[in-house]
Amino acid sequence: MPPKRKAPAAPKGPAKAGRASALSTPGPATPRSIENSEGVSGDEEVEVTARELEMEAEADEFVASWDLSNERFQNHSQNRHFDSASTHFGNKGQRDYSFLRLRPDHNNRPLWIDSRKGIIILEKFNPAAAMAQDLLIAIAEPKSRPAHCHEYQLTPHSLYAAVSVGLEPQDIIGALDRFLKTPLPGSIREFILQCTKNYGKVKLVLKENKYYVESADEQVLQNLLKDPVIGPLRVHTGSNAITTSYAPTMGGLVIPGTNNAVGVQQASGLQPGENKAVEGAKTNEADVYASLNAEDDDEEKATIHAFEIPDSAVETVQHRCLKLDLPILEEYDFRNDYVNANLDIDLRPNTQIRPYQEKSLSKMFGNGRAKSGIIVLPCGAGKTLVGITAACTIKKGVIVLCTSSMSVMQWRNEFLKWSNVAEEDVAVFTSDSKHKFKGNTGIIVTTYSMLNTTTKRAHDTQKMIDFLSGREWGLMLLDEVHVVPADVFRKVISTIKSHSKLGLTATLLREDDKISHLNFLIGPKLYEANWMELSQQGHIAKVQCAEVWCPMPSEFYDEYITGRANLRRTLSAMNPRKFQACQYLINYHEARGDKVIVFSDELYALKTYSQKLQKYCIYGDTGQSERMAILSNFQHNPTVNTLFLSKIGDTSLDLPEATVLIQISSHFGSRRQEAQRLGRILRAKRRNDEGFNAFFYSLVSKDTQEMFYSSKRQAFLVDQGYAFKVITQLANMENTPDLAFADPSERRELLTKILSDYIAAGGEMEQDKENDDLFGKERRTKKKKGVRRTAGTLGELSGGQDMAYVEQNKRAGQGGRKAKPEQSAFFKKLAREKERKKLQMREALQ
Ligand SMILES: Nc1ncnc2c1ncn2[C@@H]1O[C@H](COP(=O)(O)OP(=O)(O)OP(=O)(O)O)[C@@H](O)[C@H]1O
Repeated sequence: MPPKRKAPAAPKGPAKAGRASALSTPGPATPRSIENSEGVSGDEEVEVTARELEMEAEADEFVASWDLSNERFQNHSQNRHFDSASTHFGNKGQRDYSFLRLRPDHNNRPLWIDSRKGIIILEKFNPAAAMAQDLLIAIAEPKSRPAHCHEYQLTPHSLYAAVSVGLEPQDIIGALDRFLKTPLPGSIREFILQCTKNYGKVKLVLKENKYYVESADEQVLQNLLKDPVIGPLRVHTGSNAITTSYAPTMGGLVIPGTNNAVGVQQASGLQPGENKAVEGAKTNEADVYASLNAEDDDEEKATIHAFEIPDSAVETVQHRCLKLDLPILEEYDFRNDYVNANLDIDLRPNTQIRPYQEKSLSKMFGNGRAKSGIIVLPCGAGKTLVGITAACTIKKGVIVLCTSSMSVMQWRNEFLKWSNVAEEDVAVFTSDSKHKFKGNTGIIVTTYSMLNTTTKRAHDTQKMIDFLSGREWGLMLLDEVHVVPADVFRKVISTIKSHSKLGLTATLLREDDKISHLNFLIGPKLYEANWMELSQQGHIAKVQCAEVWCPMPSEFYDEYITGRANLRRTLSAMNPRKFQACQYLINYHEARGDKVIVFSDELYALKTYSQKLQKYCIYGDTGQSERMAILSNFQHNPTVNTLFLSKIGDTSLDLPEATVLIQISSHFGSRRQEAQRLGRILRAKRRNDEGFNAFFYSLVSKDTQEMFYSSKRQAFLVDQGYAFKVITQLANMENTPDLAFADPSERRELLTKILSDYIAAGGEMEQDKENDDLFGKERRTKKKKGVRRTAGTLGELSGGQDMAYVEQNKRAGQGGRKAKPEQSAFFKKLAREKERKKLQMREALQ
């Protein structure tokens, strides 16, 4: 039975006072994830299997990383009491949480905690939920945020991020304890203290172009100075004192586009008149609010101790501090940087940034300095403006790194649109354009690949890179930060010297294990917005998601069962019932006045569908001017309402007219691709129209691998609170006029054509060579036949292969073409074998 996704049912109300027995706590009182992650069978488990395996692994890691586990389990077993129900929860009662005592006023408190895994469940319907949510976003990783219950996890990284935005361990413990329905378990308290003990203790600050290692704790610095590596690196400035060599500038900073000094509202999330929770919890919440916001004041009063280190020693000190378990946080005191030229840039007077954009920036500038880190906002929520506002706050040289030449142009245009920066101060560095800005400082927008070329560079490219690496930048903006491999970052970061780094992304997820690298290479996650909240507030569109099951006619299914993987993919996409569903949905939505984008990774299907339905289509080989013309028609011509797109439109495509998305073929189980494709309709212009909904249909051939991948792909969006409805039958589809492949003979004809095209293509249907750079330089216009071999990983199969990897593979392929090695006897034999099989198939068909 294929997985079926839906949002959890509405809670039946909080548990009664007393023991938190799993039996006595219906709905949210029995956290779904806790039960499931431990193997409770049934429908629920089937629904979230992939997610749960992931959580299980994380939980194991969490427990494994914990050296207090023995004590924890001892406490647990001492306090545990078994009753007749305990045995129902298996594993010697380890799933029985009844040993946690509920507080008498637990109804007023919105949080449950799993003392063994650090998983926190938030009751979204609780009056105090908004306050608790702000705390959780600051201290824990959001795992799943459907409508009624949210799931977070405490991890060392999330606690690191909490400390980096100024929270003290005792603030975290105190606030968490106040929101919990049960007293804070000792194990969690220990874990928080353990993880936060050293984070944020040491900072690296650049002031008046000198690097200082800074700490509020004198003893920590004294210990560092005794270290055989760091000690000798200290720059002696006459006296040996390490007490305040300067007064840090705090507070009073106003982020452009807002009326507030940063930090004033940063952790509150409170809107005027918003319900401040139930009576009983009021005082406590006020304290929490105060403690979350008190960071600026506290820091202002603290005495800062610092010693200077030379520029050349920065990396050594960073590395050594990490080894000493004292990760060093990077902060840029830009208001006291008198060495680097100021950039004349401000937001245009009519620009008003949105509350969540302000909130994310207040995390970055919370203490009047720029902290490096990552901001996560949904697709279409305005990450570009967040980056631009950060640049307008720092007002120093900015370097922006994007994933494609299209994004480069978009970033430049957005800088000019939202800010008053002079046109000549924003330069672009791509393979086509290598301009510098005119003045002392400015903005350079470029791509990761421009800075990461390993082959010999052209003279002007090398000159430009020398220019970029020869100066200090105030801010490095890293767009789509999740797609870039760690080694590319290392290369970029070591080439370009920048005082602060801001990573921007919508989907901080990778199917490989590299996501944690970003924390150390860029900085902690500073803020992550909630997709559902933004859509309820009208900042992004509300979307109805549906998975449409399309049965395969038996003759297609016979071929599917016996066919090889490539043929199966093509047959799944070319399933005539899927074609009919697509035709029906296009007709239906065009008649409603919608504009429809149809996505297909399978190029053969893309071309066949668009030709048969007589719609425009854009893929890698479509010429630049043709692309622009088609897109312009789609936007402005009322007769062009549907556009077929290959994966090149996954990102970088800003078409606010599009309101419906149909996906006929996709990249295996890539959660990122699913979210990015959804992002194309989240920015729908009509999103604030009364009762407006955008539609996202994923057409899936029934009983094929597409069904497995489909549920995997949806996992991220389901965690953001999207519900995928399964449609097994489209009402009245048979009545569609001119429904394609309605006749069995037409379907047989289609199958014969697919099979013969497949054989003619040597068992390898043509793939779109270009990735998601819709407007990039025209590349590979020649049709390339044959198999392209690249190193494969498990991550690729599960969607982990990203654009940056593909670019690398492409280069590897190009390198191979230059010096084509002579074919060995083995490959000659393989080719002969292949030829023989082809002939056999042809004969079988005749
Ligand atoms: N504060 C704001 N006021 C008005 N419009 C805004 C604001 N912030 C963003 N927008 C608009 O929202 C749209 C989406 O912004 P943007 O392209 O930066 O999104 P994004 O988060 O980068 O999306 P993606 O991840 O899909 O690239 C743009 O048209 C932008 O002009």
